[in-house]
Amino acid sequence: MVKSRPHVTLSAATSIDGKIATVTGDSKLSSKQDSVRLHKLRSQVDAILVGKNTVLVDDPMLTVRHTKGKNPIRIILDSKGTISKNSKIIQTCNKIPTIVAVSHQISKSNLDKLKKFPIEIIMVGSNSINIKLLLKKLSDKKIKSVLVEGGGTVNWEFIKYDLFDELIITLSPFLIGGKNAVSLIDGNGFKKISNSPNLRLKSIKRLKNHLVLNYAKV
Ligand SMILES: NC(=O)C1=CN([C@@H]2O[C@H](COP(=O)(O)OP(=O)(O)OC[C@H]3O[C@@H](n4cnc5c(N)ncnc54)[C@H](OP(=O)(O)O)[C@@H]3O)[C@@H](O)[C@H]2O)C=CC1
Ligand SMILES: Nc1nc(O)c(N)c(N[C@@H]2O[C@H](COP(=O)(O)O)[C@@H](O)[C@H]2O)n1
Repeated sequence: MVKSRPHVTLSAATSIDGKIATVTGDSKLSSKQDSVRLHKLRSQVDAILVGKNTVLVDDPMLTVRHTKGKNPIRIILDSKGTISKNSKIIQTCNKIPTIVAVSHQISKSNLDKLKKFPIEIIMVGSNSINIKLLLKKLSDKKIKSVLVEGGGTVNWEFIKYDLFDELIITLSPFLIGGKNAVSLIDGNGFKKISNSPNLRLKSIKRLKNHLVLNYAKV
């Protein structure tokens, strides 16, 4: 029987005050050692998923470079299909399998533009992307594990709909502050602590001044 969704791990590096980027979008919080750890983790999953803003601000590669190993499939949540053709993701999509998830609100012209690239387009959801349905479709494609690498808006969606299994956070030795700086979890947030998922601390790894915290959902 095909599982209804892949194993989902949320991953991020935060400052001590829970920010994942400064107000200007500077997000380099991991150390070299932590990046090697992250890339090992990337090499062990079938797919990495990020939101549109992360692509816009970071212009990431989402590949395995700091260790040997296979590149996972890259998945971008981009309801309106606005990803830039100059982004590294699109520039390298002929070499690294890439999925752009869009919703039915995408315009015909944006859809036609996307179709020119060697990417897979998955349309799920009427307004925003229906993550539950997307995960079901990924499962049907034999994608068994997904590493969600942010940002704060996407993290909230996975937590709000209880669509994750694990959380791996690097607590980095920085204080960022700023009401408008992106937090690990943005969106509306829960109203009560009792609404929060219960988490069990599985391990703590110290990498000099960084702490890697691994939680499993109970
Ligand atoms: N330190 C770290 O570990 C990390 C830091 N970052 C930082 O986070 C920041 C970006 O985070 P943030 O601004 O919150 O944006 P996100 O990267 O979370 O992207 C959010 C956007 O994704 C699109 N989207 C489509 N479908 C969904 C859905 N179902 N749920 C949620 N989003 C959806 C939406 O745009 P649309 O409606 O147009 O589709 C939405 O506005 C950057 O500054 C980046 O540097 C990011 C990752 C890790
Ligand atoms: N774990 C972690 N630590 C940080 O310090 C980060 N800034 C991130 N960001 C995530 O990794 C993406 C960059 O990937 P590439 O190096 O370009 O392959 C970035 O877009 C975030 O998703 N993560």
